Amino acid sequence: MTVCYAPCPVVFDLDGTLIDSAPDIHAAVNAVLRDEGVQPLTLDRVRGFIGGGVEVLWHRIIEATGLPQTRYRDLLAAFMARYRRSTSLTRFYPGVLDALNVLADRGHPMGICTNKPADPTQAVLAHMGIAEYFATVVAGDSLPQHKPHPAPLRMALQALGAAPENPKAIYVGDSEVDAETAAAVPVPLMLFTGGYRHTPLEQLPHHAAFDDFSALPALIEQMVTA
Ligand SMILES: O=C(O)COP(=O)(O)O
Ligand SMILES: [Mg+2]
Repeated sequence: MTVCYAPCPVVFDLDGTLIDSAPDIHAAVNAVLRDEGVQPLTLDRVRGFIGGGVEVLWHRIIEATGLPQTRYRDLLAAFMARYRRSTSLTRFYPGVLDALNVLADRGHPMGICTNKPADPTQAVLAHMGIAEYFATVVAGDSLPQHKPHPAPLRMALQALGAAPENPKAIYVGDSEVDAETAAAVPVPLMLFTGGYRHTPLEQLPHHAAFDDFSALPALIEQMVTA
């Protein structure tokens, strides 16, 4: 029996959603801190700072370490110099590759909307071998605004043909920033619960939640056919 699937644009967040990149970000942060003669931060601490992009990350690190505000630009530049090479500790969450293959086979156009800057985003997508799955990639520095501003996600959805003729579309993300962004667009959010979220699930607006990527294709088909 052949099943026909209505194509539905699906945009994914990256860090904490498709990939667990916190160990690489943590290592790059601590390499910069080491050069400053500052004690390393734990993985849990750095993971908790991810989600708002590199500027937010470094404002939080400066606050946590007591480094002077005046060092912000230099610290960010030192981090960025390492960030694009920070891919060796990054892993897929279980089932991600299978889910991407199922969705691609069903003809759903896919994209990325991340707060990670474009350079390390392209580097990690290539390293993980998944760049070809995504027809559009909107990164943290692709536009003047970044998430939770709705503009980057609107741009990604539009590039996949989501608006206005095809109102059905989905954003898949892991964090408070993703929930706020999806609500602002607005577009239904499928929330991956295994990422870098701090807030209890019931306090974050979402269309559906899942803890294993093997569940995602069926959730998407349910939404598309509803
Ligand atoms: O780099 C970050 O802070 C977050 O990246 P994300 O938007 O892919 O979660
Ligand atoms: Mg994320």
